Amino acid sequence: MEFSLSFYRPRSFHGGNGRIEHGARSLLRMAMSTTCDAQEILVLVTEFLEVGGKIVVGDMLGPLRKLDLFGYGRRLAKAAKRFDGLVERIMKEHEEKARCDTTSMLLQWAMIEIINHPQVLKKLREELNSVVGTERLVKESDVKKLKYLHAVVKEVIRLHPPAAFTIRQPAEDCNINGYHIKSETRTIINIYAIMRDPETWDKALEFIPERFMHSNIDQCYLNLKYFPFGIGRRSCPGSSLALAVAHVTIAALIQNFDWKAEGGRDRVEAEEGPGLTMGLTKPLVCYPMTRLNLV
Ligand code: HEM
Repeated sequence: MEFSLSFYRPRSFHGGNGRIEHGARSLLRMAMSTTCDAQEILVLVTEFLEVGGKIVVGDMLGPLRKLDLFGYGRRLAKAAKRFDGLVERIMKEHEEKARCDTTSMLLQWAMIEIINHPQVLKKLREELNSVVGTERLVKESDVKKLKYLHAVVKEVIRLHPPAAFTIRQPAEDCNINGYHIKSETRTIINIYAIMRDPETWDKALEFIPERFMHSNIDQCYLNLKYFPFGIGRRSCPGSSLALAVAHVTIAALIQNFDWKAEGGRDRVEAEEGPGLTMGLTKPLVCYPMTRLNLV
């Protein structure tokens, strides 16, 4: 039995031609955008294959199986625990990354749209001058008075939602726009498309923060037209933190600096890249020129 099981072992891992390890790395990169745990996962898979087979032999011992005479059950449980820990760690790293990515994507798209719309930058400056002045740095407590800044951020996340999709699973069968969805079906909700729907939004693809100056945003939420942070019990718990960071950072960047695009140009060329956090195809490059030097 031992001999026949050895056939299933990832031999290149032991033998060293690296093909299995290379395959594991490719799979890991595709599934989890990481490769650094490939070696450890291979060790665990080898352990599962080896000990799993031996447990089948142990099964033949009938009631004695429970005694785990050869210790294979314990080895398997240990390997499963290590595997769980590993997956948990990878998930946590991803969660952390998604949290940082979303806020940083919001900041990058905000700067792109503001640089590309000088009239918006001018209005933001006028608001900052009248609310904060030019003698001190904008503070978090000023933010609630900066109504136009709020409208700019809302419009940035409407056009470039840092989390473009979310998932729901209906508890019971339901019908959405004539489509019958069976209960428990994992259903992807395209937040990006909903917030660009021309039936809801006038000039849907244009950057017009003014649309949020007088609109009833709660109504948009209720009608499921605008929900960059998701909706309901599973909506984003980090939304207040993300918005607090974004508002005060953008305000400080606008208050203190003038901005030029790469090569001294006035416009930033930016394109949405693939991925869940609305990344850019190329990193944003722009240059600040000190305007005020406030602390
Ligand atoms: C601009 C920044 C952000 C955007 C646009 C955003 C957006 C979202 C969206 C759309 C969801 C799914 C909600 C749903 O399905 O209804 C979500 C979930 C989540 N977000 Fe955010 N997020 C942002 C920043 C953050 C930050 C800074 C944190 C943590 C500090 C965070 C933590 C989470 C967590 C833990 C969940 C999962 C909630 C659950 O499943 O119950 N997010 N986020």
